[in-house]
Amino acid sequence: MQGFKEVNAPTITPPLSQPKRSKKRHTNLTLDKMMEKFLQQSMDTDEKFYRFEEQRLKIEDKRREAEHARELQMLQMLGQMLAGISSTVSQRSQSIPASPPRRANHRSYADNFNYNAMTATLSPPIVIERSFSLHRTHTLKDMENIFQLVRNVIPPLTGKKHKGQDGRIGIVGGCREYTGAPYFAAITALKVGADLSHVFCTKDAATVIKSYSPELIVHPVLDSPNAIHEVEKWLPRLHSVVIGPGLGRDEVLLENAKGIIEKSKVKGIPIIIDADGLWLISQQPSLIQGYQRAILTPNYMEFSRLYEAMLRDPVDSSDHHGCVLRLSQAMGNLTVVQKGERDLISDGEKAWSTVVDSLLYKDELHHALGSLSTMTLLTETYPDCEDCPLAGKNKSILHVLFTKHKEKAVSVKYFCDGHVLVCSHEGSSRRCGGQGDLLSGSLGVMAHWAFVAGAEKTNGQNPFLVAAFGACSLTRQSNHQAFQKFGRSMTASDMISEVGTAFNKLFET
Ligand SMILES: NC(=O)C1=CN([C@@H]2O[C@H](COP(=O)(O)OP(=O)(O)OC[C@H]3O[C@@H](n4cnc5c(N)ncnc54)[C@H](O)[C@@H]3O)[C@@H](O)[C@H]2O)[C@@H](O)CC1
Ligand SMILES: Nc1ncnc2c1ncn2[C@@H]1O[C@H](COP(=O)(O)OP(=O)(O)OP(=O)(O)O)[C@@H](O)[C@H]1O
Repeated sequence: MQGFKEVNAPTITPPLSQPKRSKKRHTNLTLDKMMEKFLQQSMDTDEKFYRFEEQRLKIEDKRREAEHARELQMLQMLGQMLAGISSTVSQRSQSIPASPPRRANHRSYADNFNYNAMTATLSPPIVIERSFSLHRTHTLKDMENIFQLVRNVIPPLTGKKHKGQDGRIGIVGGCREYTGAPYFAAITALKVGADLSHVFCTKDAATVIKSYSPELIVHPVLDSPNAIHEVEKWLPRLHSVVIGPGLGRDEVLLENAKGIIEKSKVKGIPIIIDADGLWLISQQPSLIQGYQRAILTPNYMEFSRLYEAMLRDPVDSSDHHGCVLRLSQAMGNLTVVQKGERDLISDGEKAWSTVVDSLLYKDELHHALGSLSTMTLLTETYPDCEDCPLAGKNKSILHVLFTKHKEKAVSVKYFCDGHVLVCSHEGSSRRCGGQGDLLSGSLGVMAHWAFVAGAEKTNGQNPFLVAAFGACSLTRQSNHQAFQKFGRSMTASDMISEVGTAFNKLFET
């Protein structure tokens, strides 16, 4: 697991165990010793945690490999069975007229088997439909379709616009400790194409952030007594707000962030919540629950915290898709982007399959599919997902629906409890801090673009899903390009330099 590399890295001998001491510090030996002891203990605890994490990850990797091998084996079995059926059926039904040609928009595991010979000879038809989410990863064509939706929402560059029209984004975060995170998010928003990028941070952080970049508008208000009001004044001029990069966990700052979220909700502004903003949400989920103009972008730790807070259960590491879906549903169908080796994106919506894959006889199909333990067979007709008695009850997102057509025929529909978009665009194995800030900054802009573009441009898809896919792929492409140049020494700043070319490569061609 690439994402854990920094956790697993061998512990560098900590300089803290042999601190350089000044003469003055010698005068206070007891305090010094206590400090050393305390630091040593805290390092030991850290080390234990990382060792435990490492073991846990190894076990998880092994389990995944075994699961994958089991699935492959089952599919091979299914293939063999269907090949057997195919030859029997062809012999039996030579006199039956050919069925009409089938659509084959999507590749599925079924494509590995030679259905064509048999489908040409069968009637009446048994139709297998399968869900988009059946894929472990999307096909190139599926990915291209989503990319096209992202392209659709990008506003054209014309000479007719005035400054600000293509996006005025606010970043709420930045304190004494963390000045990089809000900078990364805000500058990325500009590089993606926003016209103006505001940072609302503490007084301490403001001068530092300003010195990184004259392009950013920096408001040193987040720790002022009337912080909420100071930010509220700006809200009517903002198209979206990103809450959390470098916010920290100081109670006063979190309380102010809470007030800003509440004011933004009243104004209907799209809100992206990341980093310590997610910490706040895991303490008070009702703050954002049900506000469907919000997008949450948790990393592994943030996701676990939120999931446990909402579902009172640990994350089920054998069902990542299901977990993302359940968290989104529990939050009231907010868009959730779970960042990781593959970014999983969901708004908790239920989805049906639409693609016809093949035609088979009922009995043989029952027999063949019965060997796949992850599938559930229904023999009744259920017109839609809401009516299906299994929806929501089964932990697996995959079900199979049989619908009787005629005496010997059934249609078979695969469907899932919900729709999970997967962004597995190539990135790199480098996991330097700040990558998530690039994602939240670019999402701030894209959420605004997709939101104002309208349903026609997103083909009826939730605009925030389209925006999230766009921002994830852009972040990963920037990561990929920077890694090509700098390898292990790549940092978030190197990724920012790549945002422009990455954007062109993905969306302007
Ligand atoms: N230059 C900067 O100013 C930066 C500031 N940052 C800010 O730092 C603050 C704290 O963020 P953190 O992400 O450290 O806080 P968290 O408390 O969420 O993360 C805790 C720890 O979890 C570990 N972790 C992350 N992914 C993991 C995984 N997949 N498996 C196991 N462990 C994992 C991390 O190493 C981290 O030390 C936020 O405000 C954030 O915005 C970061 O954005 C990084 C850059
Ligand atoms: N293992 C991985 N392989 C490939 N890409 C990854 C991996 N983990 C994360 N990413 C990519 O990096 C981006 C940022 O995710 P990450 O988990 O680093 O966020 P984060 O921890 O919140 O970042 P930050 O350091 O800014 O707080 C994600 O959009 C994802 O595309």
